[in-house]
Amino acid sequence: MPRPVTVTYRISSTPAEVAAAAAQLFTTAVIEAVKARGVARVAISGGTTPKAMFALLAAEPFASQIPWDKLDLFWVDERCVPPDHADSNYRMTREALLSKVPLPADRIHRMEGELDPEVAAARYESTIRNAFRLEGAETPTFDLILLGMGDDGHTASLFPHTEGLNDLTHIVIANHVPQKDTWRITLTSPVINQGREVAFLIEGAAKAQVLHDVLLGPFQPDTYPSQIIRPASGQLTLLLDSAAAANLPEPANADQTGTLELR
Ligand SMILES: O=C(O)[C@H](O)[C@@H](O)[C@H](O)[C@H](O)COP(=O)(O)O
Repeated sequence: MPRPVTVTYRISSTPAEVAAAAAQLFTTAVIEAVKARGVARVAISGGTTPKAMFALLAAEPFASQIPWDKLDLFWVDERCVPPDHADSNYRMTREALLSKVPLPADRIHRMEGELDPEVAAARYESTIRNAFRLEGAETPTFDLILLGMGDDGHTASLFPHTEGLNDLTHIVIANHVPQKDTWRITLTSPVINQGREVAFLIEGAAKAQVLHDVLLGPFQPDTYPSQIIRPASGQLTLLLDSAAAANLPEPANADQTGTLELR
């Protein structure tokens, strides 16, 4: 049975407001991690939704608040393409954020999508082990993991009915995605669930039904991989626009924040 989790969902009227809420969540998590442990380790997703958040982080008021020299930035997943390819999550992040902020190059931990997928996954696992100084079968605890969700219910590069969903022993894997006829590099679900703070950014009417099914439908993670995300912290945050939240219970309180207890 899945781990019980309290889902807190915050509904903003527009994608721009979701991006602002996400930028604030990112900034707060980094500042708090650095204050507590002297370093912040964050894993970000790609796709299109995070772009607006990245643009806000590269500008005021966020850019000057973030201790960039104490942030280690990782990716949740990457397409198996070179870093300058149009589909590269790294390229999108470099254009929207990395080229505009003083994040030291040795703190930018890129997944090497240009390599053989298994080689890239093994190298990234080693990168994480070194960065977190892991021993044996330890799982890394990222301070913040930012996720998106596809309209098929996938998250990271954990797609429906793919082998990667069942890998509970590795930190990073190469996952073959037949429905896209491609390979992806991705963190595994145990690593994501170990995150101190885990948040989804989900926008758009195309996600409304699948988000409802993920949260309120029967537990069938092979069909809806986002259901696998049940953080060990017992907390999960969703930052949504009203279009994506259309099929969720209307929050009772004025700040448009609702909670769901998933058992
Ligand atoms: O590599 C990727 O595409 C992402 O990491 C992926 O998991 C993404 O978060 C979802 O597909 C949502 O993508 P959008 O934000 O484009 O809807």
